[in-house]
Amino acid sequence: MLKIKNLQAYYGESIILKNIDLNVQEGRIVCLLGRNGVGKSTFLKSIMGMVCTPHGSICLENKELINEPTYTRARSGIGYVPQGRDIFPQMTVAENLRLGLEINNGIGKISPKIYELFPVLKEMLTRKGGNLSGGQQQQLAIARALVSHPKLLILDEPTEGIQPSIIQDIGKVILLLKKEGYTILIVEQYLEFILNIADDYYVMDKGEIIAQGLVSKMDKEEIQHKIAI
Ligand SMILES: Nc1ncnc2c1ncn2[C@@H]1O[C@H](COP(=O)(O)OP(=O)(O)OP(=O)(O)O)[C@@H](O)[C@H]1O
Repeated sequence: MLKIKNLQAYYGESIILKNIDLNVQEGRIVCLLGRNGVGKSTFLKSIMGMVCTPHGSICLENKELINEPTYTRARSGIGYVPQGRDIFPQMTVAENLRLGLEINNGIGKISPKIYELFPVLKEMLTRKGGNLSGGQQQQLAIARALVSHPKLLILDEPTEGIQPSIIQDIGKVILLLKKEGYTILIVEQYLEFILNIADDYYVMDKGEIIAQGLVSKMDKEEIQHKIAI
């Protein structure tokens, strides 16, 4: 579904990503692992067209997106949940959710399915986004990305700053989404979290992919060593 080839990304003169190749097949959960600062977030921002990418190819269902602006990429079916979640603290949960419809010019309704997946949000529709816990904000950010029915969901460190008990809830939601047939690309540093969730993994170091494979065949100690701080 998503095919990335020879992708380079720059901040000014500094090269951050060097010839990245990465594939996400339909219906699979793919995880990109790596230490702090190796370029994982830059990679997701590159997919969304938020970073300078002079070389490479980003194809979603055989449609080349590399020269397209961010809104075209979102409209092509990529739902992006950034690191830190970007919830609007002064807006209510309902208002934050409706922002997800903006890529359809605000037209449409929030599907009841969203509240089936995230019952906690239904109880909190009138609450300000800033008053939610970290885990609830993460659920809201995922829900907001889902309201426009993306083909591919990309998540940047969904476990960051979240209590261990709530991390399990986020994991359950991701597995439910997988059952629903969603295709998901996750950036993570927390290996244990992705072991029960992801099908395929890639490891990034200094802007390059240094390992990849099936999670079921992963040498956990070796990979943990590669991503340890
Ligand atoms: N806006 C920016 N301008 C210049 N350099 C940046 C910018 N954002 C990130 N960088 C640099 O790019 C490199 C990759 O950062 P990036 O945030 O992609 O890493 P990461 O693997 O996602 O790390 P983390 O887990 O800490 O977010 C780092 O050296 C970082 O300092």
